[in-house]
Amino acid sequence: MQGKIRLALTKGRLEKDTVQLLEKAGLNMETIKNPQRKLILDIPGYPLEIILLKGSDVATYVEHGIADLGVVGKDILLEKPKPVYEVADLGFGACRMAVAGETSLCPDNKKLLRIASKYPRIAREHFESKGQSVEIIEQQGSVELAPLMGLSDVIVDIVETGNTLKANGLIVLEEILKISARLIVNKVSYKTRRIEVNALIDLLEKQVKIRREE
Ligand SMILES: Nc1ncnc2c1ncn2[C@@H]1O[C@H](COP(=O)(O)OP(=O)(O)OP(=O)(O)O)[C@@H](O)[C@H]1O
Ligand SMILES: O=P(O)(O)OC[C@H]1O[C@H](OP(=O)(O)OP(=O)(O)O)[C@H](O)[C@@H]1O
Repeated sequence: MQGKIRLALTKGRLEKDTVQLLEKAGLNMETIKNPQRKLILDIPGYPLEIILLKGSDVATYVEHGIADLGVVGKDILLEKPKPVYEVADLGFGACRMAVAGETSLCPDNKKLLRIASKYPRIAREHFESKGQSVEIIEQQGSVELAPLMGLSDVIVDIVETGNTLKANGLIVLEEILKISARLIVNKVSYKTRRIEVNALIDLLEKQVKIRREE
């Protein structure tokens, strides 16, 4: 007898929407609404265990089969690709990956463009696909500061409301891609636990569809 299905959730920005989606799908999410710092949570009445992780760790847990499924931002799947199945676009966590900089900048005139980013792979691939040489300066946060301080010419970062750019006098120069939360599945679980995995995928997909039509 195999145990419960394990679902890895991204803590932080995606958490509230994920919990709401699961709740609408009929799951009792009371334990997760009041986790008291617990990172492993049982869902009463459904053979499911939820673990809470940082986004990039969600993909790692699913890759290694520790979690059967996971909810993670598309940005993370593109920045650190893993051999997992991406089975659904959950719609929430919507934002865009963009090139941003100061209004006065003409990046096209630069031979070597200096880019500050928490997403070095996405940034490099985007510019190299256009034949632009780049120096990537990897950042851990407060990326908007880099062009203001002269560390870089532009940034590649997530833009959601645009408030952070605006507050720091930066503008979107180019949109790279749209981002949203994705449901991912371990490749082995997809085959060996097909019935339970598909049941959960179906539950969530139904709710995503209802949400889209609302
Ligand atoms: N304004 C935003 N900034 C960053 N991520 C956003 C934003 N809006 C939606 N997202 C999505 O939410 C996901 C989770 O972001 P969040 O910042 O909560 O966690 P994280 O990636 O672990 O970052 P951190 O290390 O800053 O805590 C991102 O991977 C992205 O897909
Ligand atoms: O368009 P907005 O709604 O303003 O959101 C975008 C901002 O949010 C994220 O930063 P985060 O809050 O994660 O801070 P950090 O990167 O400095 O850690 C992102 O890196 C942008 O700075």
